[in-house]
Parts: sequence; structure tokens; C-alpha cells
Amino acid sequence: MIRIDSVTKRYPDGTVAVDRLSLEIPDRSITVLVGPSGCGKTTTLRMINRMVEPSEGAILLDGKNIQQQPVNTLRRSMGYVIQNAGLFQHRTILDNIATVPRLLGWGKEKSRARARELMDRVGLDGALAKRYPYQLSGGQQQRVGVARALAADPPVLLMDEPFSAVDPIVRKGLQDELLRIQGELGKTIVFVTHDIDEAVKLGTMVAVMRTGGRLAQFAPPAELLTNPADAFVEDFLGTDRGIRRLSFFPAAGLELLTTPIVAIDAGAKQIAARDTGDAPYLLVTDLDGKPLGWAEPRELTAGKIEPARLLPHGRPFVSGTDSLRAALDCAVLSPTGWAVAVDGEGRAAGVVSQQTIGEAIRGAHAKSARSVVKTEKVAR
Ligand SMILES: Nc1ncnc2c1ncn2[C@@H]1O[C@H](COP(=O)(O)OP(=O)(O)OP(=O)(O)O)[C@@H](O)[C@H]1O
Repeated sequence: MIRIDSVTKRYPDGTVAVDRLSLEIPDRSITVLVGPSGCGKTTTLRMINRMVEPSEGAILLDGKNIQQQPVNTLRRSMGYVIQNAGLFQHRTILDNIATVPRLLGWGKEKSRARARELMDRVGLDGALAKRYPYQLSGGQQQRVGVARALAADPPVLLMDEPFSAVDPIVRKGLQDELLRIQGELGKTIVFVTHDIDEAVKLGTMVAVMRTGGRLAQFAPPAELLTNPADAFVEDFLGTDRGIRRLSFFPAAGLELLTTPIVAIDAGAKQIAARDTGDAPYLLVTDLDGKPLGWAEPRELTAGKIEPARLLPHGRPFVSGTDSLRAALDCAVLSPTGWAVAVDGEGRAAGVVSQQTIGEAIRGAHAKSARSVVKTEKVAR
């Protein structure tokens, strides 16, 4: 665990970048430092690997003051990833990734073998190994940056706005990849961003900092969205925090209606016999059970489903793994107001109305409020 204990950083010109900051950064999870520009995030991160020395206070790694450890040993235990990757332009991708193992005295072949293994781990095609950084896209370069930081298998990764310079789609891919890598490797990651959505998505714990280098709130993302500590945090979280909080409630408990589902080859009798409950539309699937679109039952009195007349079913949600936010989004975007749920293979699992999703949301809120009360009682 990394413990930041009442740390202040005053730069020589008198700027107080960090002011009496205390944080306990848990092992094997992602802790995100987030806040407006200039609030001291980078300074805090750099104090952890001693690129910046604190003016007051101490930082402890596994209970030992990092000030009393040789800088080189400390940095070897911490990978460092920065915006735009900071790659060596005159070295190939493979040699960039192999940099730290080489510094540690590993042989050339062993270092390169390790680098190849890491290219695979971060989702880089091995064919890129011999290229130079300028021959890669921004997103690929960031992956190289992550691979390089992981090369010597350090227990800690420090990441300073690593995905800020890429477009939103590449960024989402990199975030998903980081979560996957973290799930596999269980590193202790300290991640700096100014993007609250990125913080909420990646963080096990999120530290919101305010200008002047002070801590505004330190909490898991769901708690942050539910109970912002003050108006500053509330403002910083933005206007749609209620919707964003739904990402933390699984859609798995939603009651799905299966009776409005019919296969494309259903006959008139089969269609007429359907009890669709209060669903005003039938969901038509192909012969494999995958959704094709919505049909109004009265359109089907002739007993024949015409694919060209189906309404689009919109993007479905995956009932086992998606959140209530995804389910609500599907319902809102659906032309019928009903969301389509699919299983992991994309086959229709059922349909659900906005009203049912709304009830599930109210239930989830009530349950989470009860658990907060319970936690507070235990805490007292
Ligand atoms: N070497 C330095 N000398 C003087 N002041 C500095 C120095 N480095 C940073 N600062 C100041 O310290 C404050 C915190 O800077 P820091 O880079 O840690 O913030 P940040 O939250 O990472 O900002 P950003 O999101 O814009 O990168 C700012 O006011 C900055 O101008």
C-alpha cells in the first residue's frame, strides 16, 4: 500500500502545489487522482516516484518511507506512463519496450522475448515490433508506453493522463484494455486524469482534488456519485451524475418479458396465440434467435412477417453483464420505448419497458440507501 501522509509541496517560487494531502492508496487496485488543471495531480504522482520531493510530510510504500530508499530501487518498482507515451524515437518498438529489462542487465534475447510477450498483452500486433514510434498511431504508441512500463513487472504503475491525447473511441479501447490488464496482473495503479468520466470508469477509489492541492473527497466512484462531499465535487461531477450512477447497478435483475418474441417463420396461428402482456409490439428474431426488429401485432394479422416492414430494434443490452444505465439507454433510444435484452451470443433474451426499468432503478436506489445507512451504523 502507498500511504501519503500529510504531504505538502511548495515550489521554490512559493507556489503551493499540494497542501497537506493524506491518502491511503490500496494495493492491487486503481486509484485515480482527478481535478481541475493545476490542482496538483502531477506533482502528487511525481512525489510517489521521487521525481519531485515533498516539502513536508512523508510517503510510505509498504510502511517504509520512500525518502529513505535509493531512488533507483524505488523507480524500478514503479512503471511510469505519460501522455504521448514519451517513447525513444530512435529505437524500435521492441527495443523501447525492452528498455528497463536491458537497464536491469537482462540479456538482449531475454529482454526482447519479454517485450514480445508484452506487445501481445497490451494488444499490439507483433508485426509492429521493428517499426519506430513515428510509424505508429497515437493509440498504438500509448499501448507501447504501457508495455514499456510493465516490462520489468513492477508492482506499482504511475500513469499521468496517459490517454488524453487520443480520440474518444481509441481512448475507450485503451481504458478497457487497462481494466483487462489490471484484472490479469493486479498492479497497484495510480492514475491521473482531469476527466471525471475516465475517473469513474477506471477508479476503484477516486481522489477529487481542488485548486490549491487540497483533497476534496476520496471515495469509490459509486459513493462519489451518490454523496458528493460538497458543492465543488457536485459541480465537478456534472449534471448527469444520477444517470452515470446507474452504471453501478446491474441489469441482471430486470424482469424480462419473453412472450412478445416471435421467430421470423412464425405462422398466423402462432402469432395470434401470443400473449404479449402489455407489450404493444412483437420482437421478431431470425431463426437463430437474434433480434431483427419490432412488429405491430395488427400488421401481422395476415399471418406473414415482412422483414422490410419491421421497425428497427435499436441497440440491445446484454442482460447478464450490462448495467441499468445501458438498459435505460436502449429503452430511451428504441422506437417502441422498449429495450431488447440479449444473451452473450446476441440472441434475444427478452424485452423490457421503460416503466419496468424505472421501477428497478427506484428499487436499486432504495437498496443502496439502506446499505449506506448500514455502513454508517457499522462505522459508528
Ligand atoms: N516546477 C514548478 N515550479 C513552480 N510551480 C510549479 C512547478 N510545477 C508545477 N507548478 C505549479 O503547481 C501547481 C500544480 O501543478 P500540477 O502540474 O501538479 O497540476 P495538475 O493538476 O497536474 O495540472 P494539469 O491537469 O494542468 O496537468 C500549478 O499551479 C503549477 O503551475
